[in-house]
Amino acid sequence: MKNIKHILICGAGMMGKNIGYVFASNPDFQVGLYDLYPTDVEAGIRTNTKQLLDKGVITEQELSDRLSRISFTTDMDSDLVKNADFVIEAVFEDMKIKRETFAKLEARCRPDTIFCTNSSVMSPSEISAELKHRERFVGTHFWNPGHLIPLVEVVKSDASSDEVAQTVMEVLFSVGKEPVLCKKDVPGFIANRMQHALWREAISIVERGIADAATVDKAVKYAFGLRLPQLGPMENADMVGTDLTYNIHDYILKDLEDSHEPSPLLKQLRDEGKIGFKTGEGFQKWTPEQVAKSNADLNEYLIKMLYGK
Ligand SMILES: NC(=O)c1ccc[n+]([C@@H]2O[C@H](COP(=O)([O-])OP(=O)(O)OC[C@H]3O[C@@H](n4cnc5c(N)ncnc54)[C@H](O)[C@@H]3O)[C@@H](O)[C@H]2O)c1
Repeated sequence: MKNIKHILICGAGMMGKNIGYVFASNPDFQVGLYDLYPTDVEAGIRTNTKQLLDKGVITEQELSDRLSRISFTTDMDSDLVKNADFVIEAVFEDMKIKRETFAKLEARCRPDTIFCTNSSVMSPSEISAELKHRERFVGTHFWNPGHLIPLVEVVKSDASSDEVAQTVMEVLFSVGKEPVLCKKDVPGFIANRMQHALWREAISIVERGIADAATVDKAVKYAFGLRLPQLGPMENADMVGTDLTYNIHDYILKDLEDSHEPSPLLKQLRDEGKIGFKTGEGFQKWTPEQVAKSNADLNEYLIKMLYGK
């Protein structure tokens, strides 16, 4: 941790800019962003953090201070790359591009520079498979919006060292994140496995005609969704008792959705071009006003939950 000062974010898109903003919260860090294409990093960060500024979560001075610690380059041979102590890759979600990016980084960075990938779904073992120093590579899965959601899943590959994983956890903690260690490189890591187990059942409830989509969401929002930020499923199982949990599972699990394929309804919607907010219809119909409101309400809610503003 003490040797980490120069952070490099590779890929300055939506996630990269937000991750850069997060790292610049630590005054000990100098943050470089690298991208193939020129992009206005300051304008992007200012847009993404406007609500935080408007609500007084950060001041203009704090934002300017963070921005002053961030530099941008399109030059892979820049000192921002060569001097990096800690790299987070956030380029396109494409295995070939990610592997090529790390091969270029390995040719330019020190052998002990820590390498992290922000891939949402791709295996860190697979992304790092062709690197020489695989022990210094882990996944760091930030959640969108990256400047607000505290969780970062630190995912060990089949070759990551414990020491590197621990250092990455400490660095993330130092910039205000809540890192969790995923000890095995499995699809979906920790949180998406649970999230998509829930989505599979939710879609199945709609598909089986048990309830419509809006009702499914209401059942979540006004019941267990309310207590989830305070009470996770493992603590909840102990609270009600493992004996009761056993009895419930013994009765109900045989009826829950256990398909290993995406649902036919999901496929049908996709094939009909009903892909959700982007086309105005998915499981439900959406006007442009409803789409804008949903996006704005989410950030409002997160800021209230996290900062009380
Ligand atoms: N969008 C999300 O909700 C989300 C959440 C968590 C993780 N992620 C992951 O973060 C990564 C980035 O996602 P995003 O949503 O920011 O994408 P994005 O398209 O907004 O940004 C990707 C950036 O990478 C740049 N890029 C592409 N190829 C490059 C290369 N070879 N070298 C340097 N830069 C290159 C692009 O120019 C672009 O600016 C992906 O791996 C994605 O899975 C995304």
